[in-house]
Amino acid sequence: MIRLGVPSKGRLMEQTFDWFAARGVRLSRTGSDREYAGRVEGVEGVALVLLSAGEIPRELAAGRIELGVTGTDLVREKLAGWRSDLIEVAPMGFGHADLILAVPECWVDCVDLDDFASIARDFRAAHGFRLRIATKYHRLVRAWLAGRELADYQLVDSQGATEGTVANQTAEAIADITSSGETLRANNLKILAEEPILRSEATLFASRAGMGDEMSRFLTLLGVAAE
Ligand SMILES: Nc1ncnc2c1ncn2[C@@H]1O[C@H](COP(=O)(O)OP(=O)(O)OP(=O)(O)O)[C@@H](O)[C@H]1O
Ligand SMILES: O=P(O)(O)OC[C@H]1O[C@H](OP(=O)(O)OP(=O)(O)O)[C@H](O)[C@@H]1O
Repeated sequence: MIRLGVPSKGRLMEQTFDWFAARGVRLSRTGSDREYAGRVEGVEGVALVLLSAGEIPRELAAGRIELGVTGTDLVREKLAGWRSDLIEVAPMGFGHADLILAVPECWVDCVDLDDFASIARDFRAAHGFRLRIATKYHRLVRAWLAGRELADYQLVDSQGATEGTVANQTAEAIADITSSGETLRANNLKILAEEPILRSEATLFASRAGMGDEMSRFLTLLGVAAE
């Protein structure tokens, strides 16, 4: 049996269902709106497991599901050395979002990361503590800033409504996912003029431990190949 983990709600779930339907595999939720049970039609030996997108990386790595759909951002953030446990089977063409660093629009002299670095240095001298960046992407942001030799900052954890932390004065800057940019604009934030920390997209992942003939047949049916 191949257990297929799919986000349990929202656009990510709908678009995942559409992606599989276009390849002859019909996924659906069964029961009431609140019941997380699912059905698979068009192929034998595959079970649908509805999960939070954020939990799918861990479930794949733990071998509790063999296939899973989630954003590349969540896999890279949640699993250090993810390539040893997971195979990136196919980008799915939706769920595009960029992980970016943003600062208040009113910081007129802060355009790029060099400006940000000097503001961070001055901030520490002026306030006696490091400038705060709110994010839930701790691993990715730390690695990106370390690669640019920027150390005068601290991360503060924000698991949601991250763009609001600056107005609430719990952070000076944020690192979060953006797609249309509307949430940033609404909260008077601007993106630093740099390449994104990461470009993310909904992707079909397989656990290495789950690879075998059954998986190969299913991936062939879907028209994708693992490595
Ligand atoms: N505005 C957006 N546009 C496109 N993709 C987005 C957007 N916001 C988030 N995503 C992507 O959707 C995926 C799921 O995001 P999210 O973090 O909200 O899931 P989650 O934490 O599992 O949600 P929940 O805990 O509410 O079930 C991530 O890969 C993320 O990159
Ligand atoms: O650029 P935009 O199109 O405005 O999208 C960006 C927003 O979407 C996500 O939030 P989500 O709605 O998933 O809620 P969250 O705050 O719980 O992460 C993300 O965290 C941003 O806040």
